[in-house]
Amino acid sequence: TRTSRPQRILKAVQRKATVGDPQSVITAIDHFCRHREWAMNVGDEKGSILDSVVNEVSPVTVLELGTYCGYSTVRIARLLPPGACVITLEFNPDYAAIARQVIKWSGLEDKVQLVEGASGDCIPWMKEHFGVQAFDLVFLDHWKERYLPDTKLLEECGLIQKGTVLLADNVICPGTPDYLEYVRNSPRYNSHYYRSHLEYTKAEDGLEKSVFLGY
Ligand SMILES: Cn1ncc2cc([C@H](O)c3cccc(CNC(=O)c4cc(-c5ccc(F)cc5)cc(O)c4O)c3)ccc21
Ligand SMILES: [Mg+2]
Repeated sequence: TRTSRPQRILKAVQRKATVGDPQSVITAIDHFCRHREWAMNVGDEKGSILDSVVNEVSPVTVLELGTYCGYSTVRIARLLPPGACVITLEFNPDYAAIARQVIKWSGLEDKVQLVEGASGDCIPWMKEHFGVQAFDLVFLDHWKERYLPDTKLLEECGLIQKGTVLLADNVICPGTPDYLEYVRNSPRYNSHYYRSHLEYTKAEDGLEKSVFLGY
């Protein structure tokens, strides 16, 4: 097919959503992915759980691993107060290009810093380059085999401090067994599983919320 799936998602946003209205961007993507073409956005059901965790944490600094088309970036950024921001890492330049346009259409570009690069390369530079002390909330939604190594990297870089909340997508489907085992068995995390469904389907999936308890 001539266009990519992310390009078709952007087109659906440009056709159906109102510039500056983040909710209409979210609704347009969910409608397209439910009725036209499935895509790996966190979706509306798990997205509501993401919303509730963002509201509960009231984060000032958020890290998102895996931007894709920017759907969850918009969900998070729309709930942030002035002065708060989400740094989102995307290594795929085509995804990043689409996400920038989706985020711009939603009118939230002032609350988002999209960094083109791989998590393993960018995380060690977070303090120095972005003046980040520690993240209040980390949303993990990139390659599932990177959840655990990147969590350990964030710990080593001092970017996770007492009270930092990790929220991981897809802990059942596709699944992140080594990550789950780590956060559920570590004495330094308090974990809770939010049972839900794989975006736009009836398959089971869920989010794992893990609060860092400090050293
Ligand atoms: C290192 N680094 N640093 C930044 C960074 C960014 C990326 C990309 O954003 C990217 C590209 C491809 C895949 C992903 C992970 N996402 C998934 O694989 C996924 C799958 C499914 C699913 C479920 C059932 C199926 F049948 C098929 C797919 C449902 C979901 O919600 C997903 O998130 C993320 C990658 C590595 C990166
Ligand atoms: Mg996901």
